[in-house]
Amino acid sequence: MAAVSVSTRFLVLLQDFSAFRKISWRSAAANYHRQSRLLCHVAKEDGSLTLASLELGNNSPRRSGKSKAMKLEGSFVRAATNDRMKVVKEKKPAEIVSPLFSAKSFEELGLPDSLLDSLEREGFSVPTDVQSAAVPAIIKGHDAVIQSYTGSGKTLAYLLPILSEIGPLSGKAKSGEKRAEIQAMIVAPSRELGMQIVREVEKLLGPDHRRMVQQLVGGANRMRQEEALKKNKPAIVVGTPGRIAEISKSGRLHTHGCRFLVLDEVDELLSFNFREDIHRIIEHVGRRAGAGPKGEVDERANRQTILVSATVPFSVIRAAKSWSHEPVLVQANKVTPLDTVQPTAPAISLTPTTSEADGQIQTTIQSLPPALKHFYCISKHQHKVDALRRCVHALEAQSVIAFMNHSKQLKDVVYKLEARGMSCAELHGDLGKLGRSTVLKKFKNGEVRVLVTNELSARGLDVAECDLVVNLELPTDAVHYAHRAGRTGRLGRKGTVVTVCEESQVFIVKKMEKQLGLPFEYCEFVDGELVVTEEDKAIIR
Ligand SMILES: Nc1ncnc2c1ncn2[C@@H]1O[C@H](COP(=O)(O)OP(=O)(O)OP(=O)(O)O)[C@@H](O)[C@H]1O
Repeated sequence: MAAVSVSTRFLVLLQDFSAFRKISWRSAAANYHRQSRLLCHVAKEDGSLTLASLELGNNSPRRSGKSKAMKLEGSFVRAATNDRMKVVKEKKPAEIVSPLFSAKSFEELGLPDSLLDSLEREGFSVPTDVQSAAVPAIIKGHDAVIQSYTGSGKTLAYLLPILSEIGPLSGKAKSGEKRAEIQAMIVAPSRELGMQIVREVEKLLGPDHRRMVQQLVGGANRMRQEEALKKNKPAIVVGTPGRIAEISKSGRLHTHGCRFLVLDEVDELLSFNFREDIHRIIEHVGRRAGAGPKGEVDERANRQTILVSATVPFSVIRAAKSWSHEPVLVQANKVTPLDTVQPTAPAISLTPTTSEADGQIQTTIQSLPPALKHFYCISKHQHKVDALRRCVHALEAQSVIAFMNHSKQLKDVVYKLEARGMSCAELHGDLGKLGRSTVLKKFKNGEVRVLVTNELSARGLDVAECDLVVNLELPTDAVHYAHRAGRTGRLGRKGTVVTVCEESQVFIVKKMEKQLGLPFEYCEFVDGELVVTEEDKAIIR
């Protein structure tokens, strides 16, 4: 009897998942959270049912011995033949398979009532792990480095404590009070990510207070942005480093009184391309010239600095130590003072053991959503687009991001796919702002099935429905692989990553596989299905 009721609950849970796209997916996520707690509770009662037993845990494919059958779990069903495994895909929408929601509620995080109302209105019912760890730490006034895997909700992890301190939802602004200068600045490496963050802030602020946030991204009309700054006096600005630095130099951006500075995708922002602009931002935001007792420049910034990324190399830790005051490291559900992190700490090797690269690789492992499956296949250069097309059909993927390294080749791929009747579009930096946002909109609403793009889309892009990422060309390293891969499997959903490489590149794939500590299954596309074979045989053939 108990078994029947447990499986009935499990079916209800699955039905909720299948209806995921039709109803609000956020309320489904909350439902999932509640029901997974219920299932855990049931498990404790009869001692037999666990999330893992329901295949809701980490579904990473595991490799068995060379001659033995390889086992794939989750949405892939195996059907053995003599020397190869046939993998038949079940038709299901992207499901949440990996629990990443916290045991705490938003109420327990110390957020003001109006912000809680906003969260409820927007359908955010339960915080994710990283949110429940980061929010109280930042509200307490800590500077923070937030590191958690792609799609785990890092944006709200820093937005919620900011909105609980400044602006209309904080409950701290007195009516009729003259609005001060900008109080929070959020910097992101691309226009798309900047705009995405603006939309997240606008959603929480609601229609009456949308003007409290202003975007300062490149590619848009600068004069108009400057006018909006003057007219609306926003409390929060979100922008790209170049445009922020440009307006700051013109004297039209008053950020000396800024209380929060966020660098989202901080490891990218520390790269050579952005160095000068970021330096200016760090030097000006939240620092009042002449604030010292003798009129000298204030030594310590009067702001909270929050650095965020799925990949945190040692250079970020060094930067955090020099820019911040007693910073903490927030990882998933854990908060550690940055200074106390030991070189040999198993969770994250922040202090390089043999080389700085080690520290980077350690964090890369934690940057990947646990529910992702990783495959690779071999193709001659001239047949890669065909491999992509067959891969999309075999997995019946509905929302696909295909990555290449150079924007010039994207058009060619788009032509070839279109010629075969597949709806696709290219997205790269050479397109104008309008062109880029139109393509993204079409991809998000399902008009475009395959988005062919370059590194521009590897970071931050949040399309919940994306169920497949294909590397048509190899990423430069494991960190880039992780960010590309993270465009699928968002917020604990299922996702598949297929890397199409040439035979001479297999050793690079193997190296990334080793660095990431994850199995990449060798696969082929046969009779409209994804087939996993033993790679040694395939390569020798
Ligand atoms: N508590 C929550 N409940 C439901 N949905 C959430 C919650 N928190 C965030 N989300 C949604 O999850 C998605 C992923 O969040 P977000 O983009 O912040 O992830 P991320 O960790 O910053 O990823 P990346 O590293 O790729 O930038 C977004 O669509 C966001 O609105």
